[in-house]
This record gives sequence, structure tokens and C-alpha cells, in this order.
Amino acid sequence: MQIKLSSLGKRYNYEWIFRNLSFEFVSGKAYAVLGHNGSGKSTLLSIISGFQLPSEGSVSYALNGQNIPVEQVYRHLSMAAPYQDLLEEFTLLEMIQFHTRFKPLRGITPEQLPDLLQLQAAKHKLVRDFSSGMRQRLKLGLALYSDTPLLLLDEPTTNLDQAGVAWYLEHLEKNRQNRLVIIGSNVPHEYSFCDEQLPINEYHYKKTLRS
Ligand SMILES: Nc1ncnc2c1ncn2[C@@H]1O[C@H](COP(=O)(O)OP(=O)(O)OP(=O)(O)O)[C@@H](O)[C@H]1O
Repeated sequence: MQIKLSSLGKRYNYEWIFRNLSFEFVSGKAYAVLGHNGSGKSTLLSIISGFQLPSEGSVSYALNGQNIPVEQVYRHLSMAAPYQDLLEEFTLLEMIQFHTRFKPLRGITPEQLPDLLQLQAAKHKLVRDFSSGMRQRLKLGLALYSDTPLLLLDEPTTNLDQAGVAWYLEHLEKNRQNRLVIIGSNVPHEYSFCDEQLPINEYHYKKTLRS
């Protein structure tokens, strides 16, 4: 998967969040989108996922040399983010089975995932009764173990304790080969292994110069 941002800009009402952002992401590498709270990391990830449209500029996608229209990008990505909802009325196993109807897993069966999440004791527990750390492991596990070429992780260690952070780093390492990984973060332990950094703040300055 290759993603090219060309003179990308996003504004909400009259406020430019970032502007004139050109960057290229390539498969096999991990990238950290960095910036303080409210700097636009989630907004950029959301635009890359095709969920939001940019206000100016464009995003183009290619997979194995073929262009992919933005409306089709959701088929090729998995994402974990704090604002993402889970299906509260499902048990863990039901949630995994439902997810895998749309996104198959990478070399494991749905029944094996609870063990990898270290949530084997919660297989039949309703998701609504999960702790915040359990919810985060579930979101991350579904994203990491989905068979997709693009992995988008926004604040991946939110709500995780020290063991959870170690779990995230181990399972990301196991699942990043031949994928494009983009992480929105301002916490070094969740992005320090990344190959490249994209500091979104730099694109605020250009906004100020132009406005
Ligand atoms: N739907 C929206 N309407 C108006 N403004 C928005 C909307 N979504 C985000 N914003 C604004 O865009 C800016 C960037 O928000 P965003 O959530 O992308 O930042 P972030 O870098 O991910 O922050 P954090 O680290 O706190 O998660 C903020 O000023 C926010 O208030």
C-alpha cells in the first residue's frame, strides 16, 4: 500500500487545522504522526481512512501498483482509535466472529484470538462489561490481526497498563511485516520504533503564514 498526500489541508468552519501537507507513505514502514493535543493527528488519520474528506488537496492510494478509489480504501485497512465504537451487546467471541465476517484474520482462527488478547477468561463476557483496558486490547487485537495492508492506530496505548503496553509492542512487531503502519501519538513508548515521523505542527505554521 502506498499513500500520497498532496497539498492536503483541513479546516473546520473558519479554523485551518493543517495546510499544505505533502507526504508519501510506503508499505513495509511504520510512521508516527506526532503533535500535541488538538494538533490534528486524529483528523489526518480519519482523512487517510477515507472517513473524512480534506478541505483542499488530495490523497491517492495504490496497492500492488493499482490505484484504489477512496471509497474502496476501507476494504484494505484496519484501525483502532479511542473514538471507535465496539458492539456492546456482543460477547467477546461474538464480536470477533462478527468482525471477521468483514475482515478475515492473519493466519489465525477467530477462536484463537481471545488467547492472543490474553482475554481467554472473557470469551463469553459482554463487551459492555469490559474494563477500559480490555476494550483497548480488543480494538488493537482486531486491528493488528486483521489481514489488511494498511494499519492505522490512533493513541494505541490509551488505557493500557505496563503489561498492556508490552503486549501492544510485541503483537505490533509480529504483525507489521509488509504492511503500512501509521500511528497517531504523542507518547514515545508507542511510536519509538517507527521508521519515520510526521510532525503535524509543522503544517500549522504554514497555515499562519497564509491566513
Ligand atoms: N468535527 C469537528 N468539528 C470542529 N472542530 C473539530 C472537529 N473535529 C476536530 N476538531 C478540531 O480539530 C482540531 C484537531 O483535532 P484532532 O482530534 O484531530 O487532534 P489530535 O491531535 O488528534 O488531538 P488529541 O491528541 O487530543 O487526540 C482540534 O482543534 C479540534 O477541536
